[in-house]
Amino acid sequence: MNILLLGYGKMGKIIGEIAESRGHSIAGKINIDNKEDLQKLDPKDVDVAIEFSQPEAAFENISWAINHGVPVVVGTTGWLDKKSEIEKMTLDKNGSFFYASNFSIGVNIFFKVNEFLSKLMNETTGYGVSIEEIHHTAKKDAPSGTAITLAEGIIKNLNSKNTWNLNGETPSSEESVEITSKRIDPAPGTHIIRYQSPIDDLEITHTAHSRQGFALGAVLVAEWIPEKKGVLSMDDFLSF
Ligand SMILES: NC(=O)c1ccc[n+]([C@@H]2O[C@H](COP(=O)([O-])OP(=O)(O)OC[C@H]3O[C@@H](n4cnc5c(N)ncnc54)[C@H](O)[C@@H]3O)[C@@H](O)[C@H]2O)c1
Ligand SMILES: O=C(O)C1=N[C@H](C(=O)O)CCC1
Repeated sequence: MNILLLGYGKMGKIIGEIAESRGHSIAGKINIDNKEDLQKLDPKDVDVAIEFSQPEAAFENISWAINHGVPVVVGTTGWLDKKSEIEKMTLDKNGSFFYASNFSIGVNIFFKVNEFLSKLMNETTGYGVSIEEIHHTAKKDAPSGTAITLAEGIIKNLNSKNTWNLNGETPSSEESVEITSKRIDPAPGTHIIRYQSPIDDLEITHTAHSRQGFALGAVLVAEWIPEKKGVLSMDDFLSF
């Protein structure tokens, strides 16, 4: 396949290496300093675009792909206020748009464990729940997209919670899941869910040791997406 890399930073480079090692060609590498090149590209030369750029750039890049009939796999976080607009555009144009806050298979298992655990916690009282995420200091957004997905998983399943808050900011209330974001190098991504009570604590953790798992997941989805249409997610891709 010919894969266009929208964003060629830490993630784009690893994705490019993995894609080439799996026999794919790179149709283009778009970064902040050559972003005009995107308008010169012939979309017919692109089978799929993989978008790992920056929160401010994601909407324009994804729109380009959808408007030119190119399936797009998106890992950029911190732009979700515009996601519903992209979803509408996808449906209007009969396009293919895939977003995941985290492409690692391990994290997607962790998402399911988080949902199961929060369901179980309805059976008892006295526990507070919180999320801690730790990433490298170059990360532009907080909380991480993964922490937001984890909070949404808790809110969906734990009857006592209906919102989340970051680092003690409002809305902080009994109904809110507290998220703490820490920026410490070189952390590629650590997420901890804690249920704490005066009697005992329960804790589950996912620790990424490198960016390899995120990048491989994105390439696997790019190999899968060409046959698919619509607004897609890890629930469509994974069989669990
Ligand atoms: N979903 C996941 O599994 C996952 C995993 C890791 C990182 N991420 C996210 O992916 C994004 C990129 O992460 P990174 O570590 O590679 O960041 P990075 O800062 O290393 O790279 C981002 C790149 O985007 C480029 N860029 C800026 N404006 C652009 C534009 N208009 N068009 C194209 N490229 C542009 C920059 O030049 C830079 O090279 C972040 O939002 C991060 O949170 C997601
Ligand atoms: O390095 C990053 O930035 C990461 N971003 C994603 C997030 O915000 O959850 C996934 C983990 C790494």
